[in-house]
Amino acid sequence: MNKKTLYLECYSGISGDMTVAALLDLGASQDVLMAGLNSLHVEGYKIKIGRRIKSSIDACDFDVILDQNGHSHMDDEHSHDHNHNGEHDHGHEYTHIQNHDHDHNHTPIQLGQHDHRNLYDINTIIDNSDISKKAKEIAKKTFHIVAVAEAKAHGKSIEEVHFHEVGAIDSIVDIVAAAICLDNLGIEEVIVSELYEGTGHIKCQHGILPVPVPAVANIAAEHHIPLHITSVKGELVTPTGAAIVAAIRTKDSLPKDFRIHRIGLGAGKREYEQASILRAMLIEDITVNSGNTINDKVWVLEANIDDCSGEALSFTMDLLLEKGAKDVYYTPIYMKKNRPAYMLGVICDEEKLSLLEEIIFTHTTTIGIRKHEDTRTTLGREVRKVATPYGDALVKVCTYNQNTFYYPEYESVKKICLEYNKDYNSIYQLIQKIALEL
Ligand SMILES: O=C([S-])c1cc(C(=O)S)c[n+]([C@@H]2O[C@H](COP(=O)(O)O)[C@@H](O)[C@H]2O)c1
Ligand code: NI
Repeated sequence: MNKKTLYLECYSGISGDMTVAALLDLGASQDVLMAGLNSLHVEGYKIKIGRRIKSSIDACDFDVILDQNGHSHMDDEHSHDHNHNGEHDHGHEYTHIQNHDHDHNHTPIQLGQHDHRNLYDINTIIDNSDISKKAKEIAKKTFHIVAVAEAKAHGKSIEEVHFHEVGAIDSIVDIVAAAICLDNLGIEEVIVSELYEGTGHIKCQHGILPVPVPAVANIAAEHHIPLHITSVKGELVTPTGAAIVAAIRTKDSLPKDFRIHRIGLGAGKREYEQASILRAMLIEDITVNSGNTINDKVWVLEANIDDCSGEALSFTMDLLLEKGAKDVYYTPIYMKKNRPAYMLGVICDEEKLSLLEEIIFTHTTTIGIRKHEDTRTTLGREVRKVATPYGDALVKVCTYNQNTFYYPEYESVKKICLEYNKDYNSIYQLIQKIALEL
């Protein structure tokens, strides 16, 4: 597989909670997320993860529910995705409410509407948590982007910016949760579509602001994020959503051809005419380069083995291939202490690594495996079925520059030879000739 690439399709805008929901739906671990959030030692909220139907589409819903003494900045002042006026689907039982269990060595932090914290305070909360180094980096970068945009909007320095709305509990949770999920999914590359934004005005703490709100406009300008203004009345892109995009985006455009490995849908909280959904996809670039080559990555496992029976080595090879290795090979080698031995080589995708390592350790005598990721160039190919006088046969068709090569599949040739008692070469050439004429 190529780099693990996330594509965020923001055709209904983006907010912090939509991002977290989409990443959870994509497979980020709820347990890792909850453990990470608990380690912030911020009190006064519960997390609800469930399903929500948006325009008949089932999506994941991530909600930060503030305790009575907490106060959501969105509850009573203005309307956007945090308003709880969307339709909940009680038909899908996937609701999880977790109370935060605090480690008593830490003093829980209570944040409410009237706490004014600056970037330094927020960074300290993040630094003192147990979330991964990468998640900390992403979360702090996102907050820094929000701070710069707010400072510009209000004519202050970033040290002077005090996070009230943006620093309240749900913003901390949304930003840190998005960072934890991204890291948990092992995302290496992020492509983001243009951000679809609404129009008109919204009411917030500052009064009535134009959409895009100043913080969003500043982030889009500073980070060259393309906006597309729709006729939707309201705010589709929040400062938190725009800041997450600015912090994680690594590429502007989608590859020409890609394969979708997984899809995650994150629900917005408002109802619009179009489905208020953030769609996240794990994709693989399968664009064919000039000359018709494809570049991708594979893992290579190697072990030098000098004390294992040929039977065990053969058994291991069969099992490795059966369990998804792309190729397995033995190379005769001459090892330390004058030992004739074999080097086992395995080529595989990243997701097969642990399974294949387990097979090698279980069925051979090796006590160590070398492994490295390698880049690969392959020719674009397709497998075609051709009709022969002896029945159908499969042929691999590869092209390189202007040349096309036809390679009959071994299993097809073998089948015909055995069934009709023919010699290998003549059947191979016959299938190749028929494919070429087609
Ligand atoms: O709290 C502040 S300073 C604030 C600034 C701005 C500016 O554009 S300046 C906008 N808002 C609005 O508050 C909510 C919360 O957004 P989140 O990103 O925290 O979800 C949203 O409607 C913003 O437009 C607040
Ligand atoms: Ni502001």
